[in-house]
Amino acid sequence: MSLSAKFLLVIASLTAGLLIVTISAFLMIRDVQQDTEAMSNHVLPAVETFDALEVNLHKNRSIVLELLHSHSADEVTGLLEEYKEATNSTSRLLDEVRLRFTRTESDRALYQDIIQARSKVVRERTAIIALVQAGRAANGLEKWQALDADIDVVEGLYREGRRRTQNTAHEVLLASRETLASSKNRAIALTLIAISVGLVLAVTVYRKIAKPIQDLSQELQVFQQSPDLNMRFEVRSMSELEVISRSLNMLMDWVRDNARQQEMQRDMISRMANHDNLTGLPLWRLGKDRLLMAMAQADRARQNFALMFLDLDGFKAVNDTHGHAAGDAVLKEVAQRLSQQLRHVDTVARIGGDEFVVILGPVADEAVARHIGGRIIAALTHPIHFQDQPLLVGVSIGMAIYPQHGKDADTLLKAADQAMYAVKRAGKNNFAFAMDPSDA
Ligand SMILES: Nc1nc2c(ncn2[C@@H]2O[C@H](COP(=O)(O)OP(=O)(O)OP(=O)(O)O)[C@@H](O)[C@H]2O)c(=O)[nH]1
Repeated sequence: MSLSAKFLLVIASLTAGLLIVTISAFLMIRDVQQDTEAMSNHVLPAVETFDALEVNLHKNRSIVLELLHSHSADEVTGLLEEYKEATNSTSRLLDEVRLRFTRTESDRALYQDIIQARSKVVRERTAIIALVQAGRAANGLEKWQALDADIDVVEGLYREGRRRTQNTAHEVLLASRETLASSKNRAIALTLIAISVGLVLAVTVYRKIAKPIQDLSQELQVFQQSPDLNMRFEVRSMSELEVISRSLNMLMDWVRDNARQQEMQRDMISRMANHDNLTGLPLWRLGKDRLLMAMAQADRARQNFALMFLDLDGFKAVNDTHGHAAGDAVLKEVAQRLSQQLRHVDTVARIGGDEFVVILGPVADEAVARHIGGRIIAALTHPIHFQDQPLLVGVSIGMAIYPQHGKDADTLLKAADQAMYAVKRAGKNNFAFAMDPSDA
């Protein structure tokens, strides 16, 4: 799975977890809110209604009692006003009770009992008031006992209604408490699930996302500290990191191949600068280095070595008769035959045209030089074939022994060159040693 897809999955899971916890908390709050609303809208007002009914009942009871003992018409009128008000208020309150209270069958039965008992009280009060208004308060007083007892009945019924309402309030409270408790448990369970999912996600994010990035960064740090183009970055199975690691490895390969190519090109340039294009032999620039090295080595080991100066005989005629290409073929073949006659510690260099220099390695005294000179001459006596034409060249060789014939490179080379010219003058295709400096 790709890195971005994993990120997306983690964020989506966290969002979903948060959403679940939020919705659950919201539902819990809504349940409690509904219970609270039911409490404040219905139950508590119903309790107040029963309280108010009881107050009105006692008020009317007092008014009737005062009417029975009233002395003036004004007093009667005032009391009747109050009575009317309280009675109207009671009717309104009973309507409220009908709306709020009559939820169950037994509540409705209680309500009917209240209405009947209250109607009886109203009738009795009305009868007493009529007697008072007729100036027969004494007769009214006789009916007071019965009214008082019926008022007690109504009062009892109001109290029962109030008690039931309070019970309902209690039930609502208990239900709210239960709702809260179960919501709390649900919230705790959801929170625990969310924490567990969060932990699993955190570990997954660390193992699948953070750790591979951290490891790759450590590999890069190691590379920074000791750059090694052969180092490989682990290819991780996560598309983005896989692309990065593969690209880094490709980059390393490319840089390494490029460096190798440059090195090869440098080698080639250096080889071209120090070697002859035609024969592949070292040029005199390199030959002279080898000569200086041979001199230093001979000085250290107190040994001799021999230097030969070679010039082909009859080479110009090959060029003139068979063409330049034939001359080139001869030079190449001569270079090969010379190399074949020498050991790997020896050096043969082309110093120009048909001239070559041979440096024989250590412990090459006159006898060794004589032997190798003879072999070289013999090797060139065989014809060289070019386009089915047998071509013949010879070689004149001047030899100088270090340090006997020269203690520096130029003197030694000059001594060998002069010996070679002596051979040419003497009839060519032979070798000769340089003269000792004392004889020159
Ligand atoms: N084909 C060819 N010829 C070359 C090259 N370099 C020099 N030459 C020719 O080699 C010839 C060398 O001349 P000489 O050394 O006088 O010829 P020679 O016939 O060997 O004469 P002696 O040395 O007196 O024996 C010249 O004709 C040059 O033009 C080369 O790279 N290729």
